[in-house]
Amino acid sequence: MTQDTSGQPKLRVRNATKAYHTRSGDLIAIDRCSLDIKAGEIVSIVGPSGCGKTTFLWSMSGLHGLTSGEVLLDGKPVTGPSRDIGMVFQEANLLPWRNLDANINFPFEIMGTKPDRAWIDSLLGRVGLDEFGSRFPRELSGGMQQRAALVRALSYKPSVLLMDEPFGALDAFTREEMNRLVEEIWLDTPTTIVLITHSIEEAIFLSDRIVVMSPRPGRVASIHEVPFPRPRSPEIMSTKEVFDLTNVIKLEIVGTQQSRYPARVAEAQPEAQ
Ligand SMILES: Nc1ncnc2c1ncn2[C@@H]1O[C@H](COP(=O)(O)OP(=O)(O)OP(=O)(O)O)[C@@H](O)[C@H]1O
Repeated sequence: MTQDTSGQPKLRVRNATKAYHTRSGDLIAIDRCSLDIKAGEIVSIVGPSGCGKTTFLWSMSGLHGLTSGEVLLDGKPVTGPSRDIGMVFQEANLLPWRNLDANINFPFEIMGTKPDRAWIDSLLGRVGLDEFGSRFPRELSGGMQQRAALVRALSYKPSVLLMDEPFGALDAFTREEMNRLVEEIWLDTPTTIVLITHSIEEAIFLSDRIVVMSPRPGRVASIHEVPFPRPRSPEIMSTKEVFDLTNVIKLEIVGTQQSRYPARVAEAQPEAQ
């Protein structure tokens, strides 16, 4: 998790286009999306449902190939899964038959490497799970499972962490607690983070920049700098500046959805008759 001082972007996405082959033809999920992300930056991706956020994020992970375009990590093409990239999903995806410690060890068993126990213990302590290593997923709350997933993703010290709506399934209080935790960990060890969220408030709380995507085929419609100092306190989050930025982004997303509405009505008419 070292800071890059070369000046080149940590992660660079150039003209990423992804078409899925479906029974009714090719579906272009994202179209020529480009984005440079600096080392140690937190960038959120927001946009209307189905606009291609997950496709965009997964492209960065190397977990699925692009139809055209490229993704570079430290200047080198990302062509498959890399230990330099960690992922957290909406579901914690812990293996139910393994306790917490065994779940965290799992990636190391797959990679055939030895975990850095001191680092993992420090992470577990950080997220308040140091006493829970022998517990099974069913014995942990949703928030605890998601904290465990965060520890598992950070356990092998990736320099980039990709998070796909990681706290979307949690209640509002737990979600805020998770946001504070991510910021706290990031302030200590500035990993580069790209995060998908449906919550603009969450995006503002966590990010240096917020990328707004247009409806499918997803494109980068705009990028907003988030200028608020860190750590971001609840007081900052209730200022007029945050309120205004939230509204600008919300209106942008609603605006792009409204521009699609007449087309949807036109499509729906024959069925309604
Ligand atoms: N494996 C796939 N095969 C075919 N189509 C897919 C596949 N994955 C996604 N899509 C389609 O691609 C489009 C973009 O999907 P994606 O999940 O990337 O959007 P999203 O913005 O993350 O959606 P949401 O906000 O609802 O989670 C959608 O129309 C979706 O139905």
